[in-house]
Amino acid sequence: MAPTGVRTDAAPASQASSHAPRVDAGLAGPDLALDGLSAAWPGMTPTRPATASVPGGGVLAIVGRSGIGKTTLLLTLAGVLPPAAGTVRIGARAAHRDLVGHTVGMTAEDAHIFGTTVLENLRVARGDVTEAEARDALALVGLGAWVEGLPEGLDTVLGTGGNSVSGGERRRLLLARALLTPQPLVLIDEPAEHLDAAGREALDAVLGQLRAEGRTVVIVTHHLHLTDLADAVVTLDD
Ligand SMILES: Nc1ncnc2c1ncn2[C@@H]1O[C@H](COP(=O)(O)OP(=O)(O)OP(=O)(O)O)[C@@H](O)[C@H]1O
Repeated sequence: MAPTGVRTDAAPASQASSHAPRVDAGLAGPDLALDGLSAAWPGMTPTRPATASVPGGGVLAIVGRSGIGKTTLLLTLAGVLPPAAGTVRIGARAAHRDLVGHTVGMTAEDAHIFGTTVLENLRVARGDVTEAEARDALALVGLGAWVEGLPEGLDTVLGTGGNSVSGGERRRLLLARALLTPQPLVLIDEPAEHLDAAGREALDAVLGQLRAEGRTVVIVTHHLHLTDLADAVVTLDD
């Protein structure tokens, strides 16, 4: 791919959500700092160095055109890929794959909706998600009426008969899953894909909830208008 440039800007914090957030101080997120961070798969031209930071509880957005290296940078923040150059610090620690699972939770762009029940699909995030928590999360992402309309509610098996899931419903389910992850640093790849205007409100509500819980959030998107949801922005360009 072509060499990439990076620009970082401050952006206003998101507007308060219309939903009443449930505050959970136990999920307080770490400070996140990128210092000259560049990312690459083997054989890929590294992204240009990015320097940006958000304090614990902040939202960092990574934006840029398709194929520029946003997901690659996200995987480097997660510690799944080592930096091509520079550093990323999560609180006092360098990013490392060992942090995934207890500090870092990631919802991938192509995360799968399984051919099992709605509830089990949400328990991918955390095995002990209760029915009440599942209903709250589904309501927040705008799927409250949808799940109530399914033949067996939370126990409906998805992907069978008339219970197939549209692109927008899939994205909202993934947002609900992101909300239910137990980690204080939440990475979400392309959270707005397939979302209509109401879906964008759902995304605002999810980020509002994660903020209220004090979690640190990173979103990756090629929808440049989503930068207004962030406290800091890394813009990858050519
Ligand atoms: N597993 C992989 N191994 C090697 N190269 C990869 C791998 N995954 C992606 N790439 C390459 O890395 C480059 C950047 O891909 P990446 O997915 O990070 O871009 P992106 O900006 O997130 O794109 P999009 O917005 O389309 O999701 C691309 O050239 C892609 O082909």
